[in-house]
Amino acid sequence: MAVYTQLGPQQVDTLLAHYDVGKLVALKGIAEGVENSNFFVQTTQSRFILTLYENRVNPDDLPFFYALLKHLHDAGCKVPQFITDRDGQWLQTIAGRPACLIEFLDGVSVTEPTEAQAHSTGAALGHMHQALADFTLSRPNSLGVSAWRPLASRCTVEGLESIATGLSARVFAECDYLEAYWPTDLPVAAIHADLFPDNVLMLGDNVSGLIDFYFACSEVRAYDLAVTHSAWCFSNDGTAFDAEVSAGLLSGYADYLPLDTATREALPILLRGACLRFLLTRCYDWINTPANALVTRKDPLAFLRRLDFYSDGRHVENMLGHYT
Ligand SMILES: Nc1ncnc2c1ncn2[C@@H]1O[C@H](COP(=O)(O)OP(=O)(O)O)[C@@H](O)[C@H]1O
Ligand SMILES: N[C@@H](CCOP(=O)(O)O)C(=O)O
Repeated sequence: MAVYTQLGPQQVDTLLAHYDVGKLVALKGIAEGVENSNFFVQTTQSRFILTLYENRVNPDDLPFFYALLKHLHDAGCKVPQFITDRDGQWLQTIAGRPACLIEFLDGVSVTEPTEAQAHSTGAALGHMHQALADFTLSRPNSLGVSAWRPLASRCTVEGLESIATGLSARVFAECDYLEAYWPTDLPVAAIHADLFPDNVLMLGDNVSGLIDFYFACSEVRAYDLAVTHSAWCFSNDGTAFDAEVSAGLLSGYADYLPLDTATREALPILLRGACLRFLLTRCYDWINTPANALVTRKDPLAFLRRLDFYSDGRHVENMLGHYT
């Protein structure tokens, strides 16, 4: 569930009075998501998402997210717009929280993507990366390679071992490896950094929206492809790799940005990095979220299994064979 702050219609009416968007007709908390409180808002004119930023989003980062989405929208990417009120303000306060009214995009997120849907997602990612080539704002990645060892330490050896025997040694060995080989010569740009299937809206085989940019940051651009690949190309538990979905995703991306030699050479490391990032954040949440909390904890081992897969160089070679 992701409604941490409750809102009544009166509060939303008062907020909407600042906008030219009509009167409130329906208000509903949205169960999906983990970071913020999200509400579906229907007015006499249109539909919106009302997001209240909870503790995991730093309000100081909101201007970066606003500018990023505006830049992408202006470049023709399918991303939601922050709505401005009559005074040109897009950031409000409601129930003591920073809040934004956001364009509602049609579509549903898929749980078992097809090759065609993966192709459309790869293309949307490539289009986004192309559009961000001239985006000048930056935001450090607080979950980048230098953050993984401290995060592993915060999980503690006992915590990691409580999830799986031997996990602690594996995680620290992976930190050693990735710190030594992380690429430093690839283009760095603004990236989404969390393009899981639940953050892509689809209508049929086509992407209708990319949402949830709250991990967006400046990073090695191809790392975004690695994150998306790791999220899309396996069964949810990470036991089964889907070669067709992988081929679809990579070819959609390559329609916009070529998988050049430097990118292909770095991908095995970037893919392992993506797995370690989600393995660690899930471990941290697993250890620190009470089992009876309202938020559902995600399985860390689903990303250890993906890490095992990518650590076998032959798998990545096969995946990229077509592009060499
Ligand atoms: N602009 C949007 N248009 C349509 N639905 C949206 C939009 N933004 C969010 N949602 C819905 O709200 C859910 C949670 O949003 P998300 O940004 O992923 O939350 P969180 O940041 O808490 O993870 C999404 O899964 C989607 O169903
Ligand atoms: N995608 C991450 C968790 C972040 O959740 P989101 O709802 O903000 O996308 C994971 O699967 O570990």
